[in-house]
Amino acid sequence: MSKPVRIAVTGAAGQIGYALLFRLASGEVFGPDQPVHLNLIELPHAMDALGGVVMELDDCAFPTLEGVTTADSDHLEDGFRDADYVMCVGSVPRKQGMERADLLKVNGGIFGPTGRAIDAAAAENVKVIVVGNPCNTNCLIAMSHAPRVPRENWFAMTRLDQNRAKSQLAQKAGVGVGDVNSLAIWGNHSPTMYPDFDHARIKGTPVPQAISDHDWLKGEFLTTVQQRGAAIIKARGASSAASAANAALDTLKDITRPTPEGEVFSAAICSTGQYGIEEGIMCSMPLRTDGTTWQVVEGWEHDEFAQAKIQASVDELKSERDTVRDLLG
Ligand SMILES: NC(=O)C1=CN([C@@H]2O[C@H](COP(=O)(O)OP(=O)(O)OC[C@H]3O[C@@H](n4cnc5c(N)ncnc54)[C@H](O)[C@@H]3O)[C@@H](O)[C@H]2O)C=CC1
Ligand SMILES: O=C([O-])CC(=O)C(=O)O
Repeated sequence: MSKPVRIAVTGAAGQIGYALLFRLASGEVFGPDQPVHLNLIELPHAMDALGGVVMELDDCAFPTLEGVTTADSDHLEDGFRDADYVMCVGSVPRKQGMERADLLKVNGGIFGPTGRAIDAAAAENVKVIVVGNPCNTNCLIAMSHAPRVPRENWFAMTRLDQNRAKSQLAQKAGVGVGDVNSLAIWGNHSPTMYPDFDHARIKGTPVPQAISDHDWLKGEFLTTVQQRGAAIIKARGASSAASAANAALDTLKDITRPTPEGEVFSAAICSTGQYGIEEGIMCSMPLRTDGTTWQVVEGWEHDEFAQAKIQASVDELKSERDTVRDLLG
């Protein structure tokens, strides 16, 4: 057996954590021959609950789970020690009537200490996926406190939005979700995000040709995807957890496996000015990887409608960044 891959998860006893850890431990992401070690981090008062989750992990007897380490958030460096991957889930979810940006004041403060501890203790080539909202700007805060960790190693999760958009397009076109490819999310994980239907394909055909109802594409489709998180909170009384955990696992797979031909994946990455997007903000874009190094897919052209939507989301990211200036390292 090879050396275990070490994955740290914050907020491990929460809703998303409970839907995430068992699949991570099962070998789903790194395969049946790759042992994994989980470093689980929680607030001090949630450590008993986390103990229960660890008992359940034991009781699954996963052959791929080499071990579990726990740490409370007063000992973050112990939690992130030698982690190859960090999944930052720990933070407060919004309630009905709130926007994700309303969480900046509540959650933003978590991510400075998180970044510093990752910088101090994680493995040399650690990759970090931020899930806790507002995830783009939380990721920016953590990254700014971790100068040792290359900027290319930071991702904020927009894969759930990609999955939601694919599913809506598949249902509208009456095809399987696997027939929809190349669907990218641009911008912020917020109601301004832009699911790029122009460059998506259904069975190889550009979506605007495969779906003739362009009013739906520019209207109901966009708002359904942009407001899906709020719709789930309204219906469930709690924010999406199983689908969020699924998307977090998809993101780990996206960044560690070569992207299939004709496909892209979405995550917010630190802009270096691609598509004229301001350098230094965490902006979702279409990505491809060989499993080691990722690139932004270049050369997509946007009409005025798409350009305005993307710009609005970029402007929102800039304004979130300005709001948290005093939290940046
Ligand atoms: N990016 C995305 O697509 C999505 C993001 N989210 C976000 O994920 C976050 C977590 O959601 P849930 O698991 O449903 O919430 P939850 O409240 O069920 O669990 C969060 C857990 O984090 C822990 N926690 C809080 N502060 C912490 C800290 N400083 N260190 C370690 N642990 C800490 C809490 O004790 C709790 O157990 C929320 O911010 C939510 O808005 C949720 C769905 C999708
Ligand atoms: O909407 C929320 O607050 C949770 C979330 O990010 C999502 O479901 O996309």
